[in-house]
Amino acid sequence: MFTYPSGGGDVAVHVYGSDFAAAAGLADYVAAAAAAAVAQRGAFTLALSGGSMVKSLAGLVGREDVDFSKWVLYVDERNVPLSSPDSNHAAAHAQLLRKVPVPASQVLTLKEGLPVAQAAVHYEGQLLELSGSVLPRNAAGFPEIDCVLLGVGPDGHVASLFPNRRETAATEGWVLPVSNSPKPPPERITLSMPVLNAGKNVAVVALGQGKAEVVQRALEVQTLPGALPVQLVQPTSGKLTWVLDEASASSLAVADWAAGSKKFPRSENPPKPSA
Ligand SMILES: O=C(O)[C@H](O)[C@@H](O)[C@H](O)[C@H](O)COP(=O)(O)O
Repeated sequence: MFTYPSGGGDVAVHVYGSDFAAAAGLADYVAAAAAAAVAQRGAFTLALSGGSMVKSLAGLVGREDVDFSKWVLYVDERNVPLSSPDSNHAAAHAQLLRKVPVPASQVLTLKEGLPVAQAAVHYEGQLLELSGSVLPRNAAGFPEIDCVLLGVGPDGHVASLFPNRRETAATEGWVLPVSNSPKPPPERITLSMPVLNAGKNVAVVALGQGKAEVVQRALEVQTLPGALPVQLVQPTSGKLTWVLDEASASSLAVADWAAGSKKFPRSENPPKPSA
């Protein structure tokens, strides 16, 4: 594990030897965050984005030390029918939710068939209905989700917050509608940046060679604010962790520090979630 400075404090960067090892490390990270939240409040809130990140949740399947009955889940949504191959909800269901006993009533679900602005209002309503003990709010009134797991696109987008878009700079609102998304499908609903940053344990998961360039730019190059939305992920009081594998970390300067051998300080221990 090594750290990079970021605008909001240090980022803990974990580099795993394979995507399998990364999934196991991520499962330990989520399990520890869940155990701490359940011990403290009797509930654990988890926000998932879509894309390839969802595959890394496989390490949670079969974990007997996790009380899935206390989980409440949010999924970054594309405004498509839940049966669509593009649905992030369907992907989360296929990879995790059908394999672990999270009660269906605790998985917040997109209302199908609404114009995207109304779908966002409806989804935000479901979050607002959660009581303070399930979803506490910070001093600014934003929900403090226990664990936020984000993928990152090659353009640096996170959730459905794309570069140089109005939604990415929004300072108000919990769930925002997105139209004309540069990544298909065009309509999405997304957590706002202030909500991502109110998270207690926020992890960016980027695996594989295809992510090497954006990982290097995000961690080592200073860009204009909003040019790489992932750089705006700076938890207010929570902890930021990046989960990488050797391929996605291969363009980082740290690779050269290890005597040109491309050897990384391996993550023998999973990242420790903040309380
Ligand atoms: O719905 C989505 O598309 C996601 O919520 C999005 O933020 C995703 O996590 C990134 O685009 C990375 O996706 P890949 O890892 O598949 O490139």
